[in-house]
This record gives sequence, C-alpha cells and structure tokens, in this order.
Amino acid sequence: MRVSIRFDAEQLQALLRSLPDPAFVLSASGRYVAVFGGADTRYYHDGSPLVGRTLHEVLVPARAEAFLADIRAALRDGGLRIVEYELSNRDVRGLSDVGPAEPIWFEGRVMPLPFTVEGEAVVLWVASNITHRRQLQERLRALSETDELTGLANRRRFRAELQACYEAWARYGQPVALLYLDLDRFKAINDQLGHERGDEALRAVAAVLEGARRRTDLAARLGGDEFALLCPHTGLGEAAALARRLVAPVRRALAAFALGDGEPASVSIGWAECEPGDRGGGDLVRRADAALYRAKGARGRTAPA
Ligand SMILES: Nc1nc2c(ncn2[C@@H]2O[C@H](COP(=O)(O)OP(=O)(O)OP(=O)(O)O)[C@@H](O)[C@H]2O)c(=O)[nH]1
Repeated sequence: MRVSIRFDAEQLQALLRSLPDPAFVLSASGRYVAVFGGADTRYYHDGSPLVGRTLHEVLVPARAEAFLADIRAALRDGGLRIVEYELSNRDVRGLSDVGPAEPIWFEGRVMPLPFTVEGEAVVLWVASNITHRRQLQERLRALSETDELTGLANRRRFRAELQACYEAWARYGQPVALLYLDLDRFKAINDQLGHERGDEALRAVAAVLEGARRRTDLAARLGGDEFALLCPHTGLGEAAALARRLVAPVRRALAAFALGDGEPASVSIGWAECEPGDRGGGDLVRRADAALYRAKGARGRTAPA
C-alpha cells in the first residue's frame, strides 16, 4: 500500500527554507525571482538581497552573460545542466559579508521549471559549495605532476607541457628550446656518501635549476639524475647561453658533496630547439638527448643539437 504524505503550505515553506544548498529561481531574462535555503553561513552568503534584481545588475557583464547562457541552454535542452564556477561575495553586488571570506567554488545544477513567472520561462538553479572537493582535486593534480624528492615537475607534467609548447610552435611559430641535463659521477656520491646525501645532491641541483629558470620555463626531473629545462620563446642561441650559465652553479652545488677520489661530480647538458619538419615534441627530445649523449662522450659538459 502506498502512503502519500501531504505537506501543508507552511511545512512546504519550512522545507524550502531548510534546503542545505541555496536554490534560486531565475527567469530567462536573468531575474532572480526567488531564493530558498542555503542558510548556513559557514558555507553560503544570504542570497535573499538578490531577489528582484537581474544578473546584469549584480555581476560584471561577462559573468552575467555566461550565467544567462547557461539558463538559456537549460531551457533550450529541457533538462538538467551542470556547471562549475568560482564566485566571491565581492563579485556579487548587494551580498552581505557574513559568510565565507574566500571565493567559493560552486556546482550549479540548473533545471527548467514546468511553469512561467510573469510570462517568462524560469529555471531552478541549485548552487552547491564544492570548494573542499575542488581543493582536493587540485592537490591531487599537483601531486600527480610533481617529483616528490625535488618538488620540480615530474615526467608526466613535462610531457604535457612539451606537447603544449610543440603545438604553440607548430601553430604560431613560437620558438621553443629544450635543455637535457644529466649529472656526472652521481653514482659515486651515492656509493661514497650514502643515498641520503645523494638525495640532498639532487635537491641542490633542483634548487639551482629553479633559481635559474625564467618564470615561463619549466624545470623537471625526468628520473634518477636526469633533469630538463623546457624553455618557450627561446631559440638555440639563448639555450646555449643558458646551458653555459648553468654549469658553474650546478658544479658549485655539487662541490658540497666531496668525493674521495679526485674528480668531483658535475653535469653534462645537451640542448635543441624545435625545427621545421618536427612532427611532435618527441623529435625535440630526441635531438636534445643526442646532444646530451655527445656532451657526455666528450666530457665537454655541454653540446648543442
Ligand atoms: N640518491 C638517489 N639516487 C638515485 C635516485 N634515483 C636514481 N638514483 C641513482 O642514480 C644513479 C644514476 O646512475 P648513473 O647515471 O650511472 O650516474 P653517474 O655516476 O652520474 O653516471 P654518468 O652519467 O655516466 O656519469 C644510480 O646509482 C641510481 O641508483 C634517487 O632518487 N636518489
């Protein structure tokens, strides 16, 4: 037997007020018709001052237009539309300061309503605070792209940035250079001073690369004692200058790890730039790696492609 409970108007009002997340009724022209719920100021600001106003009255034009486009898309498609966006109470004219001080990440669930208000189609827009989830996602993404030992970008991030650089070169002709670095006699540091000191040496080299790179360059540890510097907007001449500038500070950093048998640890560097005929970032890597191999062989420490 089906039991249906009938709420009276007062109970329905209480139910709407108690919705954990704010639920806005918004018209096709962008007017806030009503707002329910979202009363917990640990998560939300009171949205009631918005009622009767339009998106364009409370937001900068670009944001208002973006939200209007979402409302119209939900109405056009006749179904649920889910959007994610970041908003601070300072971005919304008329909202009080009582509520989270930091900008909030929202998941907006936008659903057409089966009635009109003053002749206009309307949607229900439930705005859920997903800041915590976004922060976790961001942290996981950062972890998955970072070399744990040195804090530099790892191989995964390097590959993604290399691909982006290659595409900028192929499409817009923006030069890009790559420096490949491999330490010399690093194994001796491990063998003579221990693995912990080896780790410290890798961190010291990473710090030199971080200090030497330009803001747009990416310093990465590719594994073991191999590093890379990916340099957008950089040609072969500048790459050569950067490689030569790097050798002395890396050697100085490694001098702190004195080896008992004379020759100290050092670094070899090869470099290359994107060239006509390259079909992907892999071609750049191959040339930089071949140049590194020659530098190693010559023990000349640095070599162009
Ligand atoms: N401490 C430490 N050692 C590592 C790590 N990853 C790899 N290694 C060691 O790094 C060493 C790299 O070996 P090689 O490339 O032969 O080192 P190398 O003595 O510089 O050799 P050349 O490049 O030929 O001069 C190996 O002994 C690895 O065990 C790490 O995360 N920490």
